[in-house]
Amino acid sequence: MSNSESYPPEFRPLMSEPTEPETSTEPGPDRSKDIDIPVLNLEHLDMEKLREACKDWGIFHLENTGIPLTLMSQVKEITESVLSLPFEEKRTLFGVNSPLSYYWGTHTVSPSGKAVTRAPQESSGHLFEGINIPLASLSRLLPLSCSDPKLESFRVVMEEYGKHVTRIIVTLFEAIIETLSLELSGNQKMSYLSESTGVIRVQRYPQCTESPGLEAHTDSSVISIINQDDVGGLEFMKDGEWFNVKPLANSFVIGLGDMMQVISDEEYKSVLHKVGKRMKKKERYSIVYFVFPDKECMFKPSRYKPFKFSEFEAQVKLDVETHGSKIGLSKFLSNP
Ligand SMILES: O=C(O)CCC(=O)C(=O)O
Ligand SMILES: [Fe+2]
Repeated sequence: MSNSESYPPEFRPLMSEPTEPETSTEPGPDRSKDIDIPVLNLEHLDMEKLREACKDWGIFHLENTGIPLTLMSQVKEITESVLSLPFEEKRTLFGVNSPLSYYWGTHTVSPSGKAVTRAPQESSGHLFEGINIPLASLSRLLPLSCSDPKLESFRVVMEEYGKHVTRIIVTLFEAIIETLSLELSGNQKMSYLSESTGVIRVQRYPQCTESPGLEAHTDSSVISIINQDDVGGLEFMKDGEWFNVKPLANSFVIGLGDMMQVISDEEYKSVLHKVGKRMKKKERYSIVYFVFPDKECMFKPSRYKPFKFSEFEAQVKLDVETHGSKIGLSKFLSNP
C-alpha cells in the first residue's frame, strides 16, 4: 500500500508527490517569525516565570515532567503505526462501534467524540486527521483490542500516557491557581480538571509544505498539553502577530484554553494557535491532551453571562455547524 492510501481520498490530490526527495532545506514558514517562548521546569517551578508565561504568552514549553523517555518513544511509535493504517481501516476501527473516533479535514469531533459536521468554509484544504481518545472510554476498547495486538498496544500505551499527563496537569494547574492567588476547594479543583472528560487526540498532517494544517482557534479546554514532533508548524498569536513554536526535544507545549481564561477572570487569556506550513517536507504528528471541566461546572466571569461548561460546548457545536468555525467566548459576553 502506498502511504497516500492511508490518507482520506480528498487529501491525496493536494499532497506532495511521494517521489519528491525529502529535504529539510525546503522553504518553510517565515523564519523571522521564530521566537523563544518561555521554558518552565516542572521539577523546579519558578512561580514568577510561570505567572509571566501565563499572563504574557498563554503558551510555553514544559520540561522535566518525569515522563519516561521509553514511554514517549512507545507513544510515538504506536501513534504512527495506527495512523498509518489504510484510511478505510481507520474508519471501520474507529467508527460507530468504537469508543474512539476518527476525524479528518472538515469533519471534527466534540470533546466527547461526537461527530460535528462543519458548515462549508471559505478556506478548505486544511489537511489533518486524528483519533479522538476520551480517557474514560479507553477501557471500552478492550473487547475490540483483544483480537488485535496493535489496538491492544495502543490502548495500553495511551492509558499509561494518560496517567502521566493527568499528573502533570494537576501539578501545573495547582501552581497556576497559586499564581492567581485563587482559593479553590478540592471539589472545585476536581470539577475544573474533570478526569472523566480528559481527551487525548493523536493527529497526523501529511507531508505537504503548501497546505495549512489546522485553522486558527483557541482550545475550549482549561489547559492543553501538546507533544509536537520535530517537523514544527505550530504557530501562535502574540500582540497581533503569528510566531512559530520551535520544536524543543523532550518537552511539551502547554497552551491555556478558554476555560482558564474564565477561571482566571481574564487575568490569563486562551492562546490563539494554528498549524501552518511545516519546516520539513515530512509527515507531522502531534499528540494533544485536553483537560476540560465537568459538564455541570458553572462559570461566572465578570464580563460574561454565567454559563455551564455544557452550554459552552453546545454553543461551540452549533457555531461550527452553522458558521463553519468556532466563535467561542465572545458569544457569552454580557455586553457584546
Ligand atoms: O497539532 C498540533 O500541534 C496542535 C493541535 C491543536 O491545536 C488542536 O488539536 O487543538
Ligand atoms: Fe488547539
